[in-house]
Amino acid sequence: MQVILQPCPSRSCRPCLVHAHSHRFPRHDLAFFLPNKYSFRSLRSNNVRKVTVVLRIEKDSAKTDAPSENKLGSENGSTLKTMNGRSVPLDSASVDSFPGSKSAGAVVNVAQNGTSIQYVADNRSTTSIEVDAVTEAELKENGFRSTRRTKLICTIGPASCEFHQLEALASGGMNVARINMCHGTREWHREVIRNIRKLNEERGYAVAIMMDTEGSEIHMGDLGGAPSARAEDGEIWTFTVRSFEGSNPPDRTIHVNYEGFTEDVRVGDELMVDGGMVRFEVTEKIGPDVMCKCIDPGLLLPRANLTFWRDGHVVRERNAMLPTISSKDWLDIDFGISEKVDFIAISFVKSADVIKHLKSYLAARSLEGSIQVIAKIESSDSLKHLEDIIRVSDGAMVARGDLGAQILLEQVPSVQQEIVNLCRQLNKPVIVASQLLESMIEYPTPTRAEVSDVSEAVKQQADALMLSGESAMGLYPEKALSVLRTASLRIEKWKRQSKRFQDMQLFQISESNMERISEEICNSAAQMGNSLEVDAIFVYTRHGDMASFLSRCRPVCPIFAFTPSANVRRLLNLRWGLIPFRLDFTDDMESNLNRTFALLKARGMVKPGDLVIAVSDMLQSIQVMKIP
Ligand SMILES: Nc1ncnc2c1ncn2[C@@H]1O[C@H](COP(=O)(O)OP(=O)(O)O)[C@@H](O)[C@H]1O
Ligand SMILES: C=C(OP(=O)(O)O)C(=O)O
Ligand SMILES: [K+]
Ligand SMILES: [Mg+2]
Repeated sequence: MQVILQPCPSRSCRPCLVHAHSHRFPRHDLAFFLPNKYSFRSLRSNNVRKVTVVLRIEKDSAKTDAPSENKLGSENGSTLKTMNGRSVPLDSASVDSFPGSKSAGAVVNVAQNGTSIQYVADNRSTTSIEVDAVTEAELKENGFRSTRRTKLICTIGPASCEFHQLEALASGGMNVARINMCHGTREWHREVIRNIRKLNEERGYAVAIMMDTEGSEIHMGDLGGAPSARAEDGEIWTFTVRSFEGSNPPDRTIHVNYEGFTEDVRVGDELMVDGGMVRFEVTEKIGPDVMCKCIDPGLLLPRANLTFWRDGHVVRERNAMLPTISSKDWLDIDFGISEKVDFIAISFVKSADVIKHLKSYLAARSLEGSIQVIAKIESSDSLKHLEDIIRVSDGAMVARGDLGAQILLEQVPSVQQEIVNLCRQLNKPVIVASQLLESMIEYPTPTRAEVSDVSEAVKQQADALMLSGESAMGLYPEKALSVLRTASLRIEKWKRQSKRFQDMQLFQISESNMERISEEICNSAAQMGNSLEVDAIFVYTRHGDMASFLSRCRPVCPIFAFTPSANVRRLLNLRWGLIPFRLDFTDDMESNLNRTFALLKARGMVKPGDLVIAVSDMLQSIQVMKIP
């Protein structure tokens, strides 16, 4: 691999920052030049093995278009000019693999005598601290007050599945990647999961993986492989339960996956595709075929969802009897377990029982806690049992796409707010999903209304926002993510500056005494943090419980969550305001704190004088301290 170093073209970077380019990094990789050590540290490539460093030596401007290139080793006496004017002689060629390559904070030392380049890898088990490269860069550049609190999820599809596309999303702030088992083969999903794991291992990210089940609501077939089909006003289409077994269905014929469809539907019913993107009226039933007249023309997409409405209500008779987790879903869940996904999102949850069932299935495999179950609130049934469902789940998703097809559209915003508030009360992470930036599937800029919708979810302090088609199959996945990121940052900052953090009265949720102590410590720590205006709250957490209590309080400052578990670190990535670090710590808080301060100071992530509050689930205390 080749890395080209050049002074950072961005004025916002510190003088010691250089940008490294290479064919393996399609975009910029930040490298920190450490002038006193004549070394650089790549922020992204924690797992670089063989490196040939190519220097672009520039006179004094960072903007030279065609800088000269010197290959290390081939030309003795090359120098790297840092932006603060120092010249460093270099003439070594390559770097061998180094032990502990998984460690973050690998340092490439470029010896001043020009004879060697060597990696100095941090000792992972005892002295290293792992945080993702984007967060680290953000902390260094902007200080921790301005780190993003709202987490971002991208659905991965054909527009985002390649390694370099996933990497671009990770560096653009993707905290969780979602794979939707409605689409694609298991092999396809396996490849995506492996690419994300590779990204995490090689580049130091902690992108969590969420697998979303298909569920067994009614949907259309796959249009015989066509990407879409257009239905025009007045056209008669046939919806049928006949199977076409690999052959293409005739023109204007759509397969429906639900056996009971022809029996349940009645002449005069309204058939809604994708929550109303296209609408038909049922005109006639002939055996397995239902003839329908198009009354709202539009584009039909493969496997689009179908709902049918009668007298202003969605009809749920037999489809309510379909199992929430179908036999295909169970196979997908087994696949998710074997691929060690972090979250399983269950579509069309109707009651708490199905979540309990899945959780006991996971528990029997000793996976409870390490795979978290997210209940998707997207059916009118789920609203009737909302609190019960959320109580037994590890989190919830406001899945507005299907929800908007099952309840009146104008009810969706208030239902969203209620679910977000309820999840916060019950200390469960909540995701706002679907159509946040729908127009960006086709256009490079969002509509004003979409930005307002995103901002509203951020104001509600949802834990996470999710992209669907925008990142899965749209033309501008990275731009859409960047809109989410910048809009979140802007609204969060505005809310802090205008002190609009309305204090929701949180009721006590802990059941055991021990838990109650933790909850109270976190409530008090968050409150103290706000009134003392501390720079950050540090939490040392083995299972993430203390960290989630803190996140629930939505404090003004960010929360640094230190955990020895890589799995917990990924899970915490879904929670509002948490910056998860992987760190091995002991029961001795004094030494944990000193070590953390030293490690963070060395990496420029905190500075002496920063005021922090520290809590842990070992000491059950609150400490307020200035970083020495
Ligand atoms: N794994 C995949 N393979 C192919 N296409 C996908 C995949 N995931 C998502 N898509 C495309 O992106 C669109 C939006 O994704 P999503 O919202 O997750 O699905 P849906 O539209 O079925 O609810 C899908 O309709 C589909 O066209
Ligand atoms: C997120 C949703 O589910 P899916 O994309 O799987 O239909 C939704 O319906 O909003
Ligand atoms: K799904
Ligand atoms: Mg849905």
